[in-house]
Amino acid sequence: MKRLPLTREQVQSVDQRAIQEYGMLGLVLMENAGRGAAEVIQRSASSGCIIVLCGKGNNGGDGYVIARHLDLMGRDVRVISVVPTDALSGDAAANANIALRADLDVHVVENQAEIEQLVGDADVIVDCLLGTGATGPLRGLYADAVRIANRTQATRIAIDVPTGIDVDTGTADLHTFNADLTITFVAEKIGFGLQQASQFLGQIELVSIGVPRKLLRQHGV
Ligand SMILES: NC(=O)C1=CN([C@@H]2O[C@H](COP(=O)(O)OP(=O)(O)OC[C@H]3O[C@@H](n4cnc5c(N)ncnc54)[C@H](OP(=O)(O)O)[C@@H]3O)[C@@H](O)[C@H]2O)[C@H](O)CC1
Ligand SMILES: [K+]
Repeated sequence: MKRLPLTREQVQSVDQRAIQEYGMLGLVLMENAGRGAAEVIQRSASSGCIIVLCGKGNNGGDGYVIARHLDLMGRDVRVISVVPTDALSGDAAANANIALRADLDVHVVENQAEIEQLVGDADVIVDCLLGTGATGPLRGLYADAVRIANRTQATRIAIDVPTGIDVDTGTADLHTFNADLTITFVAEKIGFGLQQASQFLGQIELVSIGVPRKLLRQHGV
């Protein structure tokens, strides 16, 4: 059965129902998301330096899980956060703290020159800046990070959604992460099917986050 693409609201509903109705924990969903994404990244880009760009929300939280699992696989991985880590909350803050306590290579950047310097030797850039919680034009360092990443020769991998794409309308920001591969969770998003978005997605890989099949079926997935 072809899995139906979901709207932002439907994806968030799956997330919330898995927690509220099935008793799953957000941290478990994030761990499944990050570990699954790290395994796809390892298969897709089996060598070189990996830079994970992290934002403020749970998309950024996925990035800290991804970095931890890639480090466990022996990869050379570095996290660049465009916000101070104490600005994170909930599951994202929990995973940022685990990464910091584990002495993973985490850099908080304050300007585009710092981003350019750190991104320079990346063979792979993973976009964990914004996911389904993005609203409006990219603000501040998010736009700079995307523009700088797009100028490199690195393989670009978007997590859940290429930053700059609106998951419902498919519209692309002036600065949209130009992905070679998009690793998306639970289901593809409605906006992926629209022309403006399709040029930024690259190949799409779907990663399960462990949500029960009964719940997915109720959403046509
Ligand atoms: N069930 C699932 O699919 C799971 C998904 N996961 C991941 O979680 C994200 C969604 O996380 P969320 O925290 O809701 O949203 P984001 O991470 O996309 O963004 C959050 C914050 O970013 C700021 N923001 C929003 N728009 C912009 C913008 N245009 N420019 C700059 N910053 C922006 C905003 O914070 P402010 O306080 O600054 O307004 C947002 O709060 C999903 O995509 C998956 O990756 C879970 O990991 C597992 C389950
Ligand atoms: K993203």
